Amino acid sequence: MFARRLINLPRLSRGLATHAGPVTTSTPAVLHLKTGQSFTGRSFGAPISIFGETVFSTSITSYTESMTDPSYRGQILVFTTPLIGNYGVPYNKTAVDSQDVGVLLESQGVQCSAIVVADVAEKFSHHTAVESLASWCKRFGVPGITGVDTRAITRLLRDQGTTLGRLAIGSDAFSPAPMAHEFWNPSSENLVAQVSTKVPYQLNPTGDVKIAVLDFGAKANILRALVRRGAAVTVLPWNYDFNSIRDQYDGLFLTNGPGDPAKCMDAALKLRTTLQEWNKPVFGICMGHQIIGVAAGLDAYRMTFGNRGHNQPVLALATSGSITAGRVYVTSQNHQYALKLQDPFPEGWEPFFINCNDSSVEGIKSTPESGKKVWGVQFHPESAGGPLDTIEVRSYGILWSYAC
Ligand SMILES: NC(=O)CC[C@H](N)C(=O)O
Repeated sequence: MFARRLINLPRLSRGLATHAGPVTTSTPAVLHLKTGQSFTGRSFGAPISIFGETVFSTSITSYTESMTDPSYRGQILVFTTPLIGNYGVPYNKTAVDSQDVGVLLESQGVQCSAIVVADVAEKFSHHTAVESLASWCKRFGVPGITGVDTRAITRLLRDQGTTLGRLAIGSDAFSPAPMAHEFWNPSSENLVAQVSTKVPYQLNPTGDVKIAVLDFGAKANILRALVRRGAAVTVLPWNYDFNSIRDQYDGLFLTNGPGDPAKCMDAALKLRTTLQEWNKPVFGICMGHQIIGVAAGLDAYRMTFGNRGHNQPVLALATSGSITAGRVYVTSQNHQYALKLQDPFPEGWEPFFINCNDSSVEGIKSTPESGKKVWGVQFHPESAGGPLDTIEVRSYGILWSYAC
C-alpha cells in the first residue's frame, strides 16, 4: 500500500517541497471574544470574517491532521505552539480503491472555521509538502490570524472557559466588536448531521470481520485502522437504524464527531436497544464513547475548556488487552464534553481510564460479569496525530475481542 501511495503522488509534491516568501499580508485581522477581549494581528489564508467557538490545542505538531479532523467543525482553533506552518501541507489524496479511504489527512478539507497562531511560518520545508499553510487555508475558505499573543488568549480561555469568537478581517477589523447576542454558537446546530456520510458505503468488502461504523464525523485514520486490520467496513450515517441490519455484522464502531452529544440522542436511544439485545463487540472513540456512555445511563456535561492536544495523560483503572491497570498512557485528545464520573457506575459498566490532569472520565467498559464486550475511549488511540501509547486499544476494541 505504501508503494502504491508513492506511485500515486503527483510530481508536484516533490518539486515544491521548499518555499520561501511572504505568506502573510498586511491586511489587518482582529479576534474578538464574546467575553469582551479583542486581539489585533495580521490576516493570512482566506480574507473573510467568520464566527466560531474559540478553543485551544496544546499539540506541538500535526496541525494538518487537527485542522482536517471533522470534530473541529465550527471552531476557531488557537495553537499554543508559537510557530505553525513550518512543514507546509502535503498532497491530500491517496489511491482510490476499496481498501483506502482516499485521503492522506483526516478528511477531504479543512474543517475548523479559522486558526489563530502567534507566528505563521513564512517558509515551509518538508519532502511531502506541496503548499503553504496560508495557501491551503485560502483554498478552503478558512481565515487565519498571526502576530497575536496566543499565550494570553489561552490563559483567558482556560480561566473563562471555551468562548465564542469572531475573526474580523480587512475592513471588518475596524468595525466594533459584535454585541454578545450576535456571536454565532456552533453548538446550537447539529454539526454531526453536517459532517456524517449521507449514504452508506463500504471499504474493503472482502475483509474477514464485518464491522459497521456509525459515522458521527469520522477521522480517516479510524477507518484506515479498521481496514488495515483486515475488517470489511460498512460506514453508515450517524442516525442509521443499525438494529435493522445488525445480524449481518460482527461488531459495531461509533466514531468521533463534532459538537454536543445531546444533539445525537436519537443515536444513543437506538444504541441502548443494541446494547440490551446484541452481544457482539461495540467500540467507540470520543463522540462515539460519549454516545455509548449516554446509552449506558451516564450523563454527559460540557467541560470548562475541554482537552485538546497530543499530550494528555490518562490512568488505566482496569487491565484489559494490552492495557494495564495503574499505568499512565499519553494520549491524543480533542473534546469539549465528557461523561460524568458517578458512583456507583450503572450496573454492568466500569470506568476504564481517568484523566490525570482533571480526573475526567477517559474510558468506560462493560464489566467482565456483564457478558458484553463494549468499550469507549474519550481519547484518540488511532493517533493521527499523536502518541502511539494506546495504539493497541483500537485492535482490541473490536477485532481483538472478536478473535478471542
Ligand atoms: N473528537 C470528538 O469526537 C469530540 C466529541 C465531542 N464533540 C466533544 O467535543 O466533546
